[in-house]
Amino acid sequence: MSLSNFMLQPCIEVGFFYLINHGIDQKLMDEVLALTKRFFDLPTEEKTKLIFDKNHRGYTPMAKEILDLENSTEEVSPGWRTVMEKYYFEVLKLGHRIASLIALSLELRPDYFEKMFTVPMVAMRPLHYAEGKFGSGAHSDYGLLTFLLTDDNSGLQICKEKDAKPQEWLDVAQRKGAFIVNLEDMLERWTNGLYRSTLHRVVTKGVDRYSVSRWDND
Ligand SMILES: O=C(O)CCC(=O)C(=O)O
Ligand SMILES: [Fe+2]
Repeated sequence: MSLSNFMLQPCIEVGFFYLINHGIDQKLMDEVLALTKRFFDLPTEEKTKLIFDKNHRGYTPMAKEILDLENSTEEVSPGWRTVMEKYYFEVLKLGHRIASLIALSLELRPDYFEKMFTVPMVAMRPLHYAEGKFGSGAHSDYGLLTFLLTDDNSGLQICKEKDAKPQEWLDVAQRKGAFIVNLEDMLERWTNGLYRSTLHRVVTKGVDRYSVSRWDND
């Protein structure tokens, strides 16, 4: 079975899949998570120097928006820009490859979605869920694809049938080295609901948890 056929079932049934053998170095993934943790461990006044700007880029104290790759954070977190930018561009490349597999799985040309990427809007979000305090409420993501890198702590849950009563929430186990990829609302619309953008949330489990999500909101 070809890789693109292999993707069909998870895309239709759940909208989430693990991505392994993706070619991104484990060392780089580990560095990204370590820098994320190091950043969030900084005193609040250091992080507040990078408070989010009008484009919602920068540090957000309470679970709102994103950290900025444009504003250098080199002085507060050594190696930040080099590692994060490398990671950003590698995952960007991966995003194009997965988008072309998705096109193939829909029996479209592999470059079918490329014309939609002329003005990409991509957000990379290092996230910190604090012990016993903050999770993320139920939501689906609104763009195209998310690539999620998490530390060893689980917490992500998905709900395959959002209208079911009661809702059933399934834990998504973390797999070392794998990305958790999920399809977003725009892709659900582009496929007339064939592919799923699944409701998900993060529950806190009494430990700090760090993850880095990267959205293609093209
Ligand atoms: O941190 C996670 O496991 C999920 C993050 C997420 O849902 C998001 O960034 O949209
Ligand atoms: Fe999400």
